[in-house]
Amino acid sequence: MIRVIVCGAYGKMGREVLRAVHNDPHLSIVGAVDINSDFADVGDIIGAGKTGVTVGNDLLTVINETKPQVMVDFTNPQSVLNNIRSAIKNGVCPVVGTTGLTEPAISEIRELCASTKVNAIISPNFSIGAILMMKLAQEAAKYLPHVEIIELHHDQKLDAPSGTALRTAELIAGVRGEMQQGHPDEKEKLTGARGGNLSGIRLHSVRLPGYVAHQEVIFGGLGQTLTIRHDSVSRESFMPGVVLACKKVLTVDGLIFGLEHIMD
Ligand SMILES: NC(=O)C1=CN([C@@H]2O[C@H](COP(=O)(O)OP(=O)(O)OC[C@H]3O[C@@H](n4cnc5c(N)ncnc54)[C@H](OP(=O)(O)O)[C@@H]3O)[C@@H](O)[C@H]2O)C=CC1
Ligand SMILES: O=C(O)C1=N[C@H](C(=O)O)C[C@H](O)C1
Repeated sequence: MIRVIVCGAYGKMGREVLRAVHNDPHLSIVGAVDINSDFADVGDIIGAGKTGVTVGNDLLTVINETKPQVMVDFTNPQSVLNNIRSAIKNGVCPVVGTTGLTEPAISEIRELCASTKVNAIISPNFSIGAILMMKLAQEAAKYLPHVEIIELHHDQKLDAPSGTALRTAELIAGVRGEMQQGHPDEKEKLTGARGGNLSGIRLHSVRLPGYVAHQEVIFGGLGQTLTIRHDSVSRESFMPGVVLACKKVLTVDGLIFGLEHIMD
């Protein structure tokens, strides 16, 4: 059994991860952390009866008391880097879905993993369909370099654009390079109307109740468009990826960025 703690346990993803880890025969929930902890029993949160594992409010205390091998983090961009540092420095392998980590932060984590020999897996998206969407988009961009991204999420999401949209744009830019799209003299009559700009790729963020996590990658060519769309209609979509990462993180080499690298 791999000993797992969940950081952000009361969150939308944290609750789902508690359930998925609890239900997996090879993983064991030994601890949980949330900033607003009321020290509830994890079993009460997921409707599984008493487990004897409670939600603490301090990561280092939970690590010291529960001796985990893996920390799953679904918190927020402000907290995630410190959580990762605390885990690695205490020999605990992070599995991270929280978005918003900057390039310098990722470099720091890579170096920390190398110097401590503690592994980590970070993925902006843990659903297989989103990983395929990104792979297919990279392929399509070789032939149809004009592309824009529309991501649609629930209205409680803190970051825009989504980590998935940013990653998709970076992967496409890696294939087709920097490129000016649209009319060179176009003018925004309303600030933001053309969306964010990454290497010339426009990213548009929709936030509405009713959505979970969705993305369209739209390619335009002569007399045609191609749309690659992925829909997470439930947060269960991320769980096979998270569970896989919890099992693989102990034996990968250093920091792995992207679920695609452990999916074979
Ligand atoms: N990689 C992937 O596949 C996916 C990634 N995500 C990402 O995961 C993150 C979380 O998403 P979601 O679950 O919807 O967000 P939520 O806001 O629902 O959950 C985050 C939880 O973490 C708590 N929290 C905040 N700071 C800390 C801290 N320092 N220690 C412990 N707990 C803390 C929050 O408390 P409080 O509310 O009081 O701040 C909240 O309970 C986001 O960055 C999102 O983009 C989401 C889905 C899939
Ligand atoms: O906040 C979310 O919900 C999600 N966040 C991740 C992101 O920013 O890409 C993954 C998924 O889109 C759901």
